Amino acid sequence: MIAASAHLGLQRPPNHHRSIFQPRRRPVRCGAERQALFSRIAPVYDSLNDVLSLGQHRIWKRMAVSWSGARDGNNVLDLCCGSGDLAFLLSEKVGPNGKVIGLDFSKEQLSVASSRQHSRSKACYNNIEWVEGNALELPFSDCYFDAITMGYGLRNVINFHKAMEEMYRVLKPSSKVSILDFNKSTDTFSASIQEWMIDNVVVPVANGYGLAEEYKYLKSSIQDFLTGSFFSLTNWMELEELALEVGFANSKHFEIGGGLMGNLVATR
Ligand SMILES: C/C(=C\Cc1cc(O)c2ccccc2c1O)CCC[C@H](C)CCC[C@H](C)CCCC(C)C
Ligand SMILES: C[S@@+](CC[C@H](N)C(=O)[O-])C[C@H]1O[C@@H](n2cnc3c(N)ncnc32)[C@H](O)[C@@H]1O
Repeated sequence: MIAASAHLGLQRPPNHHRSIFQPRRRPVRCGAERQALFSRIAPVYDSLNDVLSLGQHRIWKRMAVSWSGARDGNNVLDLCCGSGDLAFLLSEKVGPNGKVIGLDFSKEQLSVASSRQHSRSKACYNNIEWVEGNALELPFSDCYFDAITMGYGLRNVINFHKAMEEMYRVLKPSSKVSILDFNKSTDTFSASIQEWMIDNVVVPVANGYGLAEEYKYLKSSIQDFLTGSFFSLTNWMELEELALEVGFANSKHFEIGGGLMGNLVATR
């Protein structure tokens, strides 16, 4: 593991930057608190994802990797890699002639990723390198990667705009970023199903591991996130628009998993 010290023509109110990029309806955990949260859940994170999603998260992650356009021999980045699910899928896509970097700011998550890498026998996994670093200050030069994935990461960073800018900076022209996350639905029915699941399934299950507070954070983080593409009065900047704002040539948000999840694909 390597440690890194590392326009749209829409009318907006004058102070739009604060309200758009990080709505502040409730106290938001700072970066260090989030880092500690992800380190606490690291030992059970993978098993809980399998149980809570009934294995569906594996399908969503495959879709995200496929949308990234990563190909044989590519040099790719998995941001907020956690225990490495997307990095392992990317590794198979780019093969032994390619290179995968998995970056995360939680040592504990990276340590799970690294032990999973060593316990798997596939030779292609030798092409993965784990980097401890901050998604808001990437330790890579401009135009370095052929593709970027980010699974359940963007919603958890403290500055969505800065994270998108960094992804844009390190991507090569014509390359893609694929960002999988919970879908913040504009449909009140879908949003209430999602909230019901978190309150009545996710949190009670996590409570069995002493992690209720950590998983309650899911609900507030989705409320503070951006919708996919629908423009509403409460969210001036949505995901598709955010990507265009930082310079991506095009962006498209797809709802998946019955609308519970979303995937933003943006091309530089
Ligand atoms: C993939 C899942 C969770 C990832 C995850 C992301 C975060 O940001 C966290 C932050 C803090 C703590 C934990 C996490 C975290 O685990 C699991 C998602 C489970 C869904 C909430 C429930 C899915 C229910 C259904 C069984 C899926 C059915 C799909 C069907 C196609 C409609
Ligand atoms: C919900 S997990 C997702 C892990 C993995 N990508 C997956 O799909 O299973 C979110 C991850 O983002 C990482 N993270 C959050 N903010 C970060 C930041 N600013 N820089 C680097 N990693 C960050 C956390 O440490 C955590 O491992």
